[in-house]
Amino acid sequence: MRLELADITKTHPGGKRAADRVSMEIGPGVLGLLGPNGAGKSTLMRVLATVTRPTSGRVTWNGTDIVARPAALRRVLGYLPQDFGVYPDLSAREFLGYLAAVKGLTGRSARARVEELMRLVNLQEAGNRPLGAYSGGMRQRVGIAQALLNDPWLLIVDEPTVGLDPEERMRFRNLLGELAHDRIVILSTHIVSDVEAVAEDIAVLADGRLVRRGAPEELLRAVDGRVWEATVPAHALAGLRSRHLVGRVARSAEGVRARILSDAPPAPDAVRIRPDLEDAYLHAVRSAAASAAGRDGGRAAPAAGTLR
Ligand SMILES: Nc1ncnc2c1ncn2[C@@H]1O[C@H](COP(=O)(O)OP(=O)(O)OP(=O)(O)O)[C@@H](O)[C@H]1O
Repeated sequence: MRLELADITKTHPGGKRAADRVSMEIGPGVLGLLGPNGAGKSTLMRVLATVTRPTSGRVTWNGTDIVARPAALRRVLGYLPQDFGVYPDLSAREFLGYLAAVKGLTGRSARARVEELMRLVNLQEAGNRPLGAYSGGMRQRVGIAQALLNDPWLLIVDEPTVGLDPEERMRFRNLLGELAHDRIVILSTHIVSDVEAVAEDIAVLADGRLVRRGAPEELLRAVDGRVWEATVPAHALAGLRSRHLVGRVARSAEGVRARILSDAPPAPDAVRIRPDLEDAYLHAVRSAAASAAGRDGGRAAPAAGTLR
């Protein structure tokens, strides 16, 4: 199982280059595709799901060019798009039965597969209720079930945890982790904790470009020794942000405790701390923006930061 992207560029009508020469090789397991809103995640997912064609570049599935021959991938593909919609009056069983028929599964084997998936996503009990009455998390589970109807080798899920409560989110991530044992799962999100829990492989996209790729430990290494913590009075936070790249902040009785990315101590009482993946992600995105601004002659000025 191997999915390869070579120099994928997608320019939307109107000129927006949402994917900019993206190249990567993807094997079994969970690939977490992380990027801020508008980074081009959905565009890239749609190219991989053969919903849209790249402007240039090649995508191959086990050596077959899927831009020229999309059917080779579609047979083994499961896709949960970001804007997944359901028919509110159908029950989950009816809806999945209908989609099974669309995918060519009928009769007893279709019914058996639908029941198997209802069990997998834990919807057996609610399966006869209309989808319009489902919570966001339940609807996403139906979305995953429909993506698994054909037992795909490649499962693509685009921002699946948006709108889920913390418990639903955790359950959903665990399910994706289990599914990745013997297939490729590509999970796109802008929420670091979504990928932290399940992805052994992370790709960071920013402004259409692949700016980092590697195991979580590799991403963490890039910020090793460069993350600090300091507590400042609440009114000093804006000043700190103007001088440094500030990550997560937390209120405390003494003021605001802030994580700061900087090569040198950002404040006299700052303490060096162990980086986490959110620090590494912030660093990847901001340093990409800074070098893009450099290429741009400073026109697209980056947010403040002391990192190069
Ligand atoms: N069909 C389209 N026509 C024109 N521009 C588009 C189209 N689809 C996406 N874009 C633009 O391409 C860029 C990347 O969008 P995309 O949806 O791929 O990003 P994303 O990382 O998935 O972000 P989000 O999480 O907000 O969906 C954005 O600037 C977006 O406005």
